[in-house]
Amino acid sequence: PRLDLHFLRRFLKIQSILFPRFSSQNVLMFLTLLCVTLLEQLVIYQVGLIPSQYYGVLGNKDLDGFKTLTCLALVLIVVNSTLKSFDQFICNLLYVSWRKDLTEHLHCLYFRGRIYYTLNVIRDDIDNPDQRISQDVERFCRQFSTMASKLIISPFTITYYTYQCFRSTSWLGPVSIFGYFVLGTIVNKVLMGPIVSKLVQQEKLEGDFRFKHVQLRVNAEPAAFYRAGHVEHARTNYRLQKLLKTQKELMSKELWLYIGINTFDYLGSILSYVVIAIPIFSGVYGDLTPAELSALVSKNAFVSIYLISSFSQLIDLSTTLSDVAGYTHRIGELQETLLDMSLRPQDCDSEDLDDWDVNEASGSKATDTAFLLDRVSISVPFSDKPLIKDLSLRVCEGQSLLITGNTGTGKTSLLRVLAGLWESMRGTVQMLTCFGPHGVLFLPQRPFFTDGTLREQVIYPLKEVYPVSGSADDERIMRFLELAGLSSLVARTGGLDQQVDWNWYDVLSPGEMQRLSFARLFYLQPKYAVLDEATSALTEEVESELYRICQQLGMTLISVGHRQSLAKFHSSVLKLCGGGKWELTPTKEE
Ligand SMILES: Nc1ncnc2c1ncn2[C@@H]1O[C@H](COP(=O)(O)OP(=O)(O)OP(=O)(O)O)[C@@H](O)[C@H]1O
Repeated sequence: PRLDLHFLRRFLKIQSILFPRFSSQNVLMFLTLLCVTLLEQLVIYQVGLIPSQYYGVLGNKDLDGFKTLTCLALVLIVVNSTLKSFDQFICNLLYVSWRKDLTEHLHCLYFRGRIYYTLNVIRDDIDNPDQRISQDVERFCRQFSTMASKLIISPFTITYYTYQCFRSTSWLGPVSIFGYFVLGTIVNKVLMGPIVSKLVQQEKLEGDFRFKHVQLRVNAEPAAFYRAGHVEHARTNYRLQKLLKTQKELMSKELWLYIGINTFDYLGSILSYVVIAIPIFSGVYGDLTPAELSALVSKNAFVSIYLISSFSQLIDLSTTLSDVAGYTHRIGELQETLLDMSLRPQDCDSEDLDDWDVNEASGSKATDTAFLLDRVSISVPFSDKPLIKDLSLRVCEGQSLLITGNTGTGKTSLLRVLAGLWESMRGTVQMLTCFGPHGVLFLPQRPFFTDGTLREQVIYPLKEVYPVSGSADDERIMRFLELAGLSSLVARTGGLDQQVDWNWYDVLSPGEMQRLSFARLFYLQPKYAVLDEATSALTEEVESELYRICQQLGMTLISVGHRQSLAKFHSSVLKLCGGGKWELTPTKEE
């Protein structure tokens, strides 16, 4: 990552999200900021004239003039401070609005289809997407908003003071100041280059460090059983050391930039005298008296200093700009990857969103076949290790399938292919029904719970109760919780709709989690249920009971499991033997 054309392209792409249309809210806010800063400049100019007017009224002992001038000064100061506060306020509003737009844009791409899964589980080229969306976007917007009011006003102040400078020093002043600025910009650009790449590296390590803490937070209990505090302490400290080392390197690189900026600032302050010295020593003002010459010097110095300070303000933004450039690269990289993935149908078929539409009359398009596999071969991602070779299979209504096999033979991988999370190496996989209550529902190996009430856990991933039937729905939920053996949970949560501030993973036992997943399954009653070791934490009796209820509710099951007792709930068994081999046999009727 550098400060080059690639940066510019990424920056402009982000700008098109922040300023989508001329009539957008952000553009209007930006224009308001422009008006406020322009007014501020006018008032600052007037305030700047007041000291010289005081010399006049005090010198003439003019009491009335003094009173009027003091009143004017007070009014101007109040107006100035109000405008300055508004300037900051609008910058803050812009920051919030930009953050909202940019984060929502990234969310739209991230949550489209299964992109979040592929990005986090399968691809490893984009580090810490969560941190890029949360922290990098936040810092980008904050830094950019602090630059905004200085950037927006500089074309106006530079144009105005260039004109003034040209009037008093002719072409020599503006040309030498512009030349000086160009030189300063080139030097600063060279100094900023290494900072941008270091900042990108630092943000990656920042994400890794935070992730380590999240990991421990999520797995605090297993870690405590292992008494792993000291190991985790050492490992977390190691990540911290790596981060701090990079931060120090970043700071030493920034030191050179600070030296550059400060040198430029202070050299600028004597540049105005150099500008006026050249004609003096070359004899242009040879006929002026010393008094006339000092008046000329003071007048020229005033406008030159103003022009130079306008440029210096821009140069002072170098550190902010290098930060913005680093964040631009990280956000831009994520955005490009997300856009690229959203064009790939396997990561982003728009269908699965609609398939969750509970009102869809999917009965009309429903067939009696859920999955049709034709000579499908599956292997581990980014490896040649075959898991399944040439599997042809049809999963029909009423024909439940049990998948068994040793650890790591690819049982879950087959379900991943059925769910469309992974691609098969060869052959075709067709899902002839939809996801959701009218079609297929997957119960993953690790139960998933969202934040929210007990009702929201049961109806998940539906957002609204289904069907929208008020209290009748409460009865259904309670009945299914009872069938899943979780009536006591309602009392613990204090009702279906009581907001609980606990982490479901911490308070429920693995068995309770699996029971709650079954309550969810009973509630949604899909035609086909794919269960990946969904009863591994439960006893055989409970397992049989839950499977029996599934059958009574008319579900066709595709289960992964190890227990022999499961066979009686299925019509055939697919045994994965490892190395790509498999056997498909019908189960014996009892
Ligand atoms: N995201 C991944 N990247 C690389 N390899 C993976 C990934 N997910 C799984 N694997 C590998 O693929 C192989 C099959 O995994 P899978 O989860 O299908 O096993 P399984 O048969 O379901 O095992 P278990 O009975 O333990 O659940 C394993 O060797 C596993 O390490």
